[in-house]
Amino acid sequence: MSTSTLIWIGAVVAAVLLVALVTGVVLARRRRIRLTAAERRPAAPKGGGYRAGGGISLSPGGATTAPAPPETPPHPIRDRTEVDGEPGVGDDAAVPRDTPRRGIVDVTLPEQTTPVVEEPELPAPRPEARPAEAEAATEIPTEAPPREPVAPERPAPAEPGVEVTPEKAPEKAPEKAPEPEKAPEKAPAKVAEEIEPTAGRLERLRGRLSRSRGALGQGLLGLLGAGDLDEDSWTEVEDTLLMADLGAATTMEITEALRTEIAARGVRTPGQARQVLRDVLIDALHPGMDRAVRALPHDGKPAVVLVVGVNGTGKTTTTGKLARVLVADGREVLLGAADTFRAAAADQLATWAERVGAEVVRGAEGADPAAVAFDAVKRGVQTHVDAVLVDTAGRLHTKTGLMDELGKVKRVVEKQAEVDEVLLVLDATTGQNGLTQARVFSDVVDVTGIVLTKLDGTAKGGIVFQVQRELGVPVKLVGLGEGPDDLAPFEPAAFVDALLS
Ligand SMILES: Nc1nc2c(ncn2[C@@H]2O[C@H](COP(=O)(O)OP(=O)(O)OP(=O)(O)O)[C@@H](O)[C@H]2O)c(=O)[nH]1
Repeated sequence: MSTSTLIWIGAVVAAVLLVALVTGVVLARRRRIRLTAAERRPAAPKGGGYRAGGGISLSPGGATTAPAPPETPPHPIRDRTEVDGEPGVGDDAAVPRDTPRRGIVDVTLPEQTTPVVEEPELPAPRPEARPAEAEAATEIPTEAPPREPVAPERPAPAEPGVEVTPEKAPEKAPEKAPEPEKAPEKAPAKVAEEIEPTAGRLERLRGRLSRSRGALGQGLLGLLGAGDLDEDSWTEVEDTLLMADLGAATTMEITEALRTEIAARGVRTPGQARQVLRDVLIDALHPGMDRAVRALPHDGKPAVVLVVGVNGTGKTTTTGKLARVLVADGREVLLGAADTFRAAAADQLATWAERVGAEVVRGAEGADPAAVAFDAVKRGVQTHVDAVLVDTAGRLHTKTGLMDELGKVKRVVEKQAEVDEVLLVLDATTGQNGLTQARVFSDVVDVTGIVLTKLDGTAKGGIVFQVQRELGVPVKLVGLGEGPDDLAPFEPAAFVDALLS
């Protein structure tokens, strides 16, 4: 064999080896996403934190403006620790979520003069109780129930224990006077202190999400921008989402979406990964949901907002903050202190009312909360206020009697005016327990919006994603501090930007 032949053979072998090597590298790169630092990450906005473009969006109530959440995702079985419908060790004593939804329970109204007494001594539902038993215990009528006494026909003004407290120096409770022929004049609102205008004041709340930002936003950015995304990296992404309280189902969805988008967009740089993360997180928050708070009057009647939730979540504070938002918007507000279990709660609400020059209707300790709520709405209709905000007593979602009573509060109020908004106040720091509460409350009173409070004090901002996914109800407002104006509208894009800034 000649030398030139050998040279040719050598060249061909070298070429084949080169082609094989290149093919191998290309295949390997397809399986692993490698990020380089070629592209500079866009500068984070100064100060970071929550920025919302506008003020809190308000809308009139009524059927035409009912929110239409895009979809209510099915309850994922994988979220549950139990798979057979039986409560498992460590589960909350709650109604299993895949049982048939319990409608509002008709409870016979007590006599006018009988104050409703708190039921703390009621035993908690037996953990082993089956849903069917629970239903039987609350006597859900299957056929037309006997009509309960119709609240408007009650001599509400004469009711003992319920009083209307105008802003200052209440002379005589207006309800105690004979029914006026004409509606009384609106008492002029006397604003006792300066209220920050809602537009633009959210700027002041920047940085309040710092704990969630560190745990969730920076955690994810660190992982996605670090370079190779192998299976271990994706497991860490999942762990980060789970630790931030996104829940198993939402975590799986977001991880899948990230994997798909990163591969489809051919992400190569941390900046590109950041953009994908932003898009996926915003999408998971359902930005199309209607988040306007239905607190504007309609059909010649005030809007009625019920504020519900378990003890200590921030109901009274939220009611007061929302009253400020409305007053700052030039609206006239009446507050109903239907938390008759705790005298201090009514005092607290009266203080909020005084600060914004609003009237408050309250009841004596132990009075029937439904009667107080009824009288508050009645007074609001008479005085032509724009909105009646009713603060209800904190109640444990595991106490069937208290939950039924809440259903009654709503039904009784509806005899005066439509309830436009039922805001469920959830404490973001309670994590999964908040979700359990949300499920039970929404079974009883048709929750129309969530207020997530204390987001300033938790690293688990991911609960926002989960609660919307579970209930199909939008988070409308977020509490970001104890200050009187630390209530912000929830805007998915602004929230995600704050997490990733
Ligand atoms: N950090 C922080 N604290 C809040 C927020 N909202 C409410 N709080 C505080 O939470 C505590 C409880 O608030 P309340 O408004 O009394 O709660 P509640 O649900 O009415 O309580 P009950 O009437 O006992 O059921 C108070 O100390 C509030 O200042 C918030 O967004 N952030």
